[in-house]
Amino acid sequence: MGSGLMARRTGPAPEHAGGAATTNPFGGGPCLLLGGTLTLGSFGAYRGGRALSDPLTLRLLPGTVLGVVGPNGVGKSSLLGALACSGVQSFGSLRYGDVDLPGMPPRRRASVVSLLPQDLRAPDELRVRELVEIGAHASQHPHAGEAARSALADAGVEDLAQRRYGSLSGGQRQLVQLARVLAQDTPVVIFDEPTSALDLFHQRAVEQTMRRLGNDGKIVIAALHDLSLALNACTQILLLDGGGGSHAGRPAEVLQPELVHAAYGVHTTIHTTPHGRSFLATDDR
Ligand SMILES: Nc1ncnc2c1ncn2[C@@H]1O[C@H](COP(=O)(O)OP(=O)(O)OP(=O)(O)O)[C@@H](O)[C@H]1O
Repeated sequence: MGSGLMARRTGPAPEHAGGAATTNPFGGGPCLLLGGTLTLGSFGAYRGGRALSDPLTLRLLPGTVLGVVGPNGVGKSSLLGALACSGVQSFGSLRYGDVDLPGMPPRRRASVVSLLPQDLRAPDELRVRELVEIGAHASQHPHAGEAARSALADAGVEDLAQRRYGSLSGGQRQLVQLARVLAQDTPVVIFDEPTSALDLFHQRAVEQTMRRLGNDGKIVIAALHDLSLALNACTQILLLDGGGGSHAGRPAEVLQPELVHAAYGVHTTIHTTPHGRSFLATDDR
């Protein structure tokens, strides 16, 4: 499976000081599946009239699993919201293939991009099955009922199908909302901290789901606080460093101790298990 990203920090964003232009090309492997490329041209999110980062220029190929990491409040959710065109103001251009994503009619855009937000609110009285079907209907899936059934199984929550949303635990809500996004079945899938409420078993399941979606040729973008998950699940990382700057590239390159310390102020070491899994441990220095 090919995956890749090209990242370029361009000049400073409007109303954002600093940020020398740098170019970080990362060659993607051959793309074996057909699908559009998501292209960010000097793109970024605004909050309160302020650009949250220097402009980002990225080319995400089908199969890319991009982890967006960085300290609290740096602008990960805002960037994801801007990428999903879900009401967060943005600057620059955002194209899927040849199509301007923000300019698409929302109903058509819902067939291209889906979002699992941090805020998991939904009407309490809604049955889980109905909520997941909303995802399938959003992308005008021709077999919404079947898509919902299959997404519930993929998220491992078939047994919750008849429950009222308001009766679910926090982790169950996150898995059900994940199922809603899976039922939407879009080529671009955006997850905002998808494991924040999940136990170890389900964290691993979500990691596997992210990798599977990438292997299916989708573009997956996930804001993550768990840097070990980012190391194992992602093909590429975008680190927002808190000073308006960013670093993009392969996980082990971007999550190296110097860059992590500069962004988070924490010393870390990357370890590898005998089974080849990486984990990032904090050091008491
Ligand atoms: N609705 C909003 N209106 C105005 N400012 C906002 C809004 N939401 C977030 N912000 C501000 O935008 C900045 C970025 O917030 P954002 O939620 O994107 O960060 P984040 O990196 O996702 O944070 P966290 O890791 O804590 O979830 C913060 O300074 C935050 O206070």
